[in-house]
Amino acid sequence: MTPILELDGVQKAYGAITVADRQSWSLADGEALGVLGPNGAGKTSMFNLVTGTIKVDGGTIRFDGQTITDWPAARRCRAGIARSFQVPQPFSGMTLFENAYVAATQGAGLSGQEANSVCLDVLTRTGLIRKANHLAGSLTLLERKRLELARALCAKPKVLLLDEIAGGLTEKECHALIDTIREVRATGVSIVWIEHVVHALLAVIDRLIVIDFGRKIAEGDPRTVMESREVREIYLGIAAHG
Ligand SMILES: Nc1ncnc2c1ncn2[C@@H]1O[C@H](COP(=O)(O)OP(=O)(O)OP(=O)(O)O)[C@@H](O)[C@H]1O
Repeated sequence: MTPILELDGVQKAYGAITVADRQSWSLADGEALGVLGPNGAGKTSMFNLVTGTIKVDGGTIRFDGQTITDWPAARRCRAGIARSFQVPQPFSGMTLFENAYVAATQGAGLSGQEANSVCLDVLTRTGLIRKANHLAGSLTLLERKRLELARALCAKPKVLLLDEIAGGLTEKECHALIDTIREVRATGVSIVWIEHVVHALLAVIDRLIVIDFGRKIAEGDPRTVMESREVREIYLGIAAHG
């Protein structure tokens, strides 16, 4: 089956710091892929390369049957790639509905009643509808994370990129968010999820890749990858012998 998203030999460096080192991986349509790696490994940079906010030095990115390597960020978003940010970035002086509306109109290119319906549906699905008319600046951390997810969903993505959306939440909040992400996934949206909260990741993903120094060092079944020597040595910092 043709992947919905594919990176082929993607290269990016900032001076001496390589954030993507001939990175190649793909995401099948409907799949949920997890991404692990130590701080500074290049995970967020990889999302920036996929969404087009930074340009590759080399390699190719394909999405939904087209080569998008040179496409500007707005075109990629309109085509169906949306992301959440590690640090939530809502328009704090606007209501939740207005935040969602900006995403639906600017991200997905919707207007009028269609944009309204998408916003109401997404705010309901993400558990935010009761606060639709509250200012985004008044939200708790969990609600801000939910709004990040809602804004990405209002762009009607085929591929949803989640950047550490579970970080900083209590166990109970984390479980509630996992349920929401599972529901999103069940609607057919393909997901790439960068996360340090491993149990949250393992509750959702089909496959796991591990990145270190911009290089993919492991890939496969999540539990097998977690137990692999490379991951124990490089990600968890546990020396492997023999
Ligand atoms: N615009 C930039 N200019 C120079 N260096 C950068 C730039 N963006 C990122 N870096 C560096 O690239 C490396 C990878 O950063 P990146 O944010 O992609 O890592 P990460 O794996 O997402 O880390 P974390 O888990 O801490 O979020 C870091 O050393 C970072 O300081």
